[in-house]
Amino acid sequence: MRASLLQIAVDDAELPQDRRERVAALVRAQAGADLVVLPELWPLGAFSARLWAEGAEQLDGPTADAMAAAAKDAGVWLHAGSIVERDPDGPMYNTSLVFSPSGDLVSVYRKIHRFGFDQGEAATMTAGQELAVVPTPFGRLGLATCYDLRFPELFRALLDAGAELLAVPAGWPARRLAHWRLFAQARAVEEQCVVLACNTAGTHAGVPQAGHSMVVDPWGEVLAEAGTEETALTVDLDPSVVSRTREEFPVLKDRMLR
Ligand SMILES: O=C(O)CCC(=O)C(=O)O
Repeated sequence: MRASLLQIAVDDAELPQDRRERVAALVRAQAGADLVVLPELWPLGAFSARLWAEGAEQLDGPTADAMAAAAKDAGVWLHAGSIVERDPDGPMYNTSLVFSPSGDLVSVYRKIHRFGFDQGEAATMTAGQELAVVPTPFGRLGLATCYDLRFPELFRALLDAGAELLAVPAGWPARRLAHWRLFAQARAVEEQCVVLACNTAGTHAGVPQAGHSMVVDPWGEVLAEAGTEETALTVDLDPSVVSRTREEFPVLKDRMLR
């Protein structure tokens, strides 16, 4: 399979609607890939909390519409990163959207672990409660978002729900780049999954982003890694590496605690 991680630059100078059009064109340019992945909260910015209430969208809002059309035009599975979702009943969520190549919204994941320690996301958004694992032609894709990476119990639950690949859109700051690289590799090795970790580039709300999107195989080998600039990180991988690794090194069979 060919996976393309679009490490989008989110900078304050660009209006969200302009970024939406730009990103839709970038997704269309990935025709030929099987899966395209975008970062966390790229329309507004993962740290631009002051924009969230006004820019929040519903699941049929402008970002979802634009991404559905782009997925269909490109003929790709699209993990469209996340949006600030405004539920019609009031709460806001950090919500990831996955589209099939026909442009149908096939899965929604509301971020479970909110970042900010009583500020930002933790103060303004509601925590999701449900796991999401999406069946695709190249394997079952488990969904997690950014700060979720720090909570291994979520990834073990995704494994138990059948995940073989893990998509992790993020808005991870440059200051904690070492943690990002470590966790992406750790989650791949401990769950014996392929990790597709798509981070943000640029600087928004005064927070330089780490970039370094990466694809890691179940041995912990980094198959591809971006730098800090906006880029499309494309990798060809054989998804059977997951079943082969689990057979050759069957560590998950030795679990003692459930
Ligand atoms: O855990 C971290 O260091 C970064 C998390 C984060 O920025 C987020 O979840 O938006």
